[in-house]
Amino acid sequence: MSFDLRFTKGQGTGNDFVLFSDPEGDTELTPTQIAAVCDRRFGVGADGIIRAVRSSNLDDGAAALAEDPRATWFMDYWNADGNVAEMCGNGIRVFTKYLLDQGLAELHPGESMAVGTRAGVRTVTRNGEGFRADLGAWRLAGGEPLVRAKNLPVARPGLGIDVGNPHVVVALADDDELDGLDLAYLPILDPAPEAGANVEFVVPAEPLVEDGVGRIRMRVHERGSGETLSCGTGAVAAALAVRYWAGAGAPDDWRVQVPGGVLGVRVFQAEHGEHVMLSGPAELVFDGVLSLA
Ligand SMILES: N[C@@H](CCC[C@H](N)C(=O)O)C(=O)O
Repeated sequence: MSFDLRFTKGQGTGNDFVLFSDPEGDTELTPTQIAAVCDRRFGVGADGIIRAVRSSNLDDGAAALAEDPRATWFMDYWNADGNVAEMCGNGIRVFTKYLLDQGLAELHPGESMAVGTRAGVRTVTRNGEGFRADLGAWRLAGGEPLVRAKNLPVARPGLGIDVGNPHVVVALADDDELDGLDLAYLPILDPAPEAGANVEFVVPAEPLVEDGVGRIRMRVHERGSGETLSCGTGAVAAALAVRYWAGAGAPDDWRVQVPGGVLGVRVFQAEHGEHVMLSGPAELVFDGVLSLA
């Protein structure tokens, strides 16, 4: 039996998503259907799928509501390969824009919106034309695996960082090395984290800090999606790694250039410790209807 799926295509710095609304939580797509929708030749094409579900209608949503009763909507995120992910930094801005566009939520200037995710509740506020999301606390995690990638002459040490989902950040020597990588091939991590990882390759700009803002370039191979034009949580992990390597006196504000645009990262003191904020654009591109088997 087939059914029609009404969707909206959205993107943030070129990280693109298929979004659909399922308030009651009765349209869970199978991994095969997700991979088919995300296929760039046979489907709509996207780096991931985001289902908007009322938190009260999902098990993970109940945890979100317990954490913050304002989190009435849950961002149910799936990678293009049909596997679930805990968090998506570009996705949460596009998700917010989608809820507003569909009339499912309101967000007045100066207010914030709480969104349920598998990594916990995250709050989003308007930021000029785009949005900024408080991605909460971060931590060093996943050790320092050796990373091999196609066209990288020798393995390099990476730094494991968890921002709700897993990342490994690798510093490269210069722009030529970054541009020469072939990220169509999966980078190999040794040891390999059990749950996999998104792998970010970074190069500092010259100078690294300008007007108090740290500046880096980044490319990413996303777990479950391959090379993408941007990864929001990846940009956060990359800025945190370079800030960590730079040591005392490193800035709290970072500008991360990715192939699809520029993202802002800010480390700040929140009520219960250090948090990290991600800012950037969010756009809805088109609506469509897909017949799914
Ligand atoms: N593109 C996202 C991250 C999406 C999930 C990631 N691929 C994972 O598996 O953790 C972002 O903008 O953060």
